[in-house]
Amino acid sequence: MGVLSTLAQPLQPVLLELSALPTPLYVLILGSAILVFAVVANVLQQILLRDPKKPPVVFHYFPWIGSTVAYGMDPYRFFGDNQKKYGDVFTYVMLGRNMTVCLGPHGNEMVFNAKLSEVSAEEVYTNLTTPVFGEGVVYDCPNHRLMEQKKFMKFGLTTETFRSYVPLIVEQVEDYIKKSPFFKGPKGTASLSKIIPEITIFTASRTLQGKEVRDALNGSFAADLHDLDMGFNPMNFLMPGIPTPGNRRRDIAQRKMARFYMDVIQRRREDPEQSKDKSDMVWNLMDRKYKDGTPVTDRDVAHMMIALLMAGQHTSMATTMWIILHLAHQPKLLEQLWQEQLSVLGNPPRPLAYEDLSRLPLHNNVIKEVLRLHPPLHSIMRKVKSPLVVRGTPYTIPSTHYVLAAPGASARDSRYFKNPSIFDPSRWETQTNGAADENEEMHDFGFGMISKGTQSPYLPFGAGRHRCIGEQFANVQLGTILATWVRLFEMELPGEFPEVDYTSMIAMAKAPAEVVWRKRDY
Ligand code: HEM
Repeated sequence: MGVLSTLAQPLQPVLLELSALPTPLYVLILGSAILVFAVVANVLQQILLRDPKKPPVVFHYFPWIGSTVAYGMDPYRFFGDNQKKYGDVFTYVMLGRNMTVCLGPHGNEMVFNAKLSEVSAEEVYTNLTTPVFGEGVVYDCPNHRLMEQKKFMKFGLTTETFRSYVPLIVEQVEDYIKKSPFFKGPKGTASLSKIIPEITIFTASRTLQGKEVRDALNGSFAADLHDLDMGFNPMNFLMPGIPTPGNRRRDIAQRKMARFYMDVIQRRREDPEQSKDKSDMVWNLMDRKYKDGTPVTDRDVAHMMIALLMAGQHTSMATTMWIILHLAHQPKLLEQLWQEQLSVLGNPPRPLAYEDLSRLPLHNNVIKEVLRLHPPLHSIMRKVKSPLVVRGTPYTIPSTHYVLAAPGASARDSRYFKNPSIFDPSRWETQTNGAADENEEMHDFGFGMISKGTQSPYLPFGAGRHRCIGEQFANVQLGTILATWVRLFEMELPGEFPEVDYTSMIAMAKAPAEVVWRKRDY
């Protein structure tokens, strides 16, 4: 502050002269002068006052804005360009926040496996998630509660439930295609941006959430879900609490959806026979207690159900779209998948069962390869709570910073994957996840034993205490949709392969993401 006022002293006569000008001109000139001054001071600070103990800062002209635009347009290009200049660990400024990117397997390890006392996920995500999920769950409760909630959810996803889910998913997909106006006749063109969100929500709701929720999606529940979904946007992540009409609709929808789930629970409690199929998550979460004896309230269950719906919807939807686009782009691969089904499941193929999914290696490798090139979450962030020493460097990341892991960046790095930009599912016939698979360390953070994912370059489902509990469900959902789609269609792309849309927080295919389809005759 002292330096700034000393620098400003010689400018005082100029400011007096300017104040005599007409107001708009005065404001314009003064504004431009302040901007120039801020830019110059910011540039000088980066050049002259660089602290060698902190990670290098990505060069930027404008304070506060920093590298927001370059990062937002294409995070992977931004990471790659700056990795070349600054190495695996560097800081960029995003809307006034210092974000320290930690790339490579070591960076993944640093962020995902940092101690609770060192980093916090809830401080990054709660502004975005709590108004959508509701209070008391996920990032609106102490971390040990989240671990217990994850345990309840994960332990409800058993082999037995998956066995019952596969025919339900097949039924939802076939029924959708039969009734959809986008699939009239023997061939046509369809926009995946319109179709896949619906198929994903119908299959997830029917399996995880039960028949009542799936049926409600044919009515006003769908509009509420849409309003709630709109609250899940990067604006709320960066500038929480803005009272926009969208956020007001989000809050109303949240209350209505929570009420809906609570009513479902109440009806089931009063008349358990009403819903005999007990494989969904509502049944699994009802009437549970936390370790300390506190009951899991119906409101907690309702909010966890919303969280599950949201966590699974965007990630699975984006992945399904990329799977179908790659098949339309490589009709030969689609034919190989069809042949795999005929050879494993008979000609014509028998109805798909859960056990069949693991007997279709090419199908599984397609999913793995899509998650390598298109992991839905490109940036995983934590707020630093106590200074983090970066092993093997002179750097310490201060507690004013955020850290960011990007496992998708190491998954497209030629040091770990040969010809990384080529979509080649056959690489998984020989390739492991890139880490020393056999020696993976296991740990229980409170939701069952998981691999710590130590230093792997391939972590589409994350690692550590915040690791995904939906991985197995996602594989069942994706595998079943993929196998059903292969049975239904031959495809090709009408034009270029779509670009990635990074404007939402999920790496989506740019709309309309069209494919040309022809119904398979078998
Ligand atoms: C292709 C599908 C999916 C992908 C790629 C994916 C990816 C991820 C990743 C990377 C994380 C870690 C986030 C972090 O560390 O901050 C995560 C966490 C999580 N995911 Fe998934 N997910 C998928 C599907 C699902 C599904 C279907 C569900 C629910 C059934 C789900 C529920 C969760 C939950 C509850 C967490 C824990 C959040 C935490 O502990 O902070 N995910 N997921």
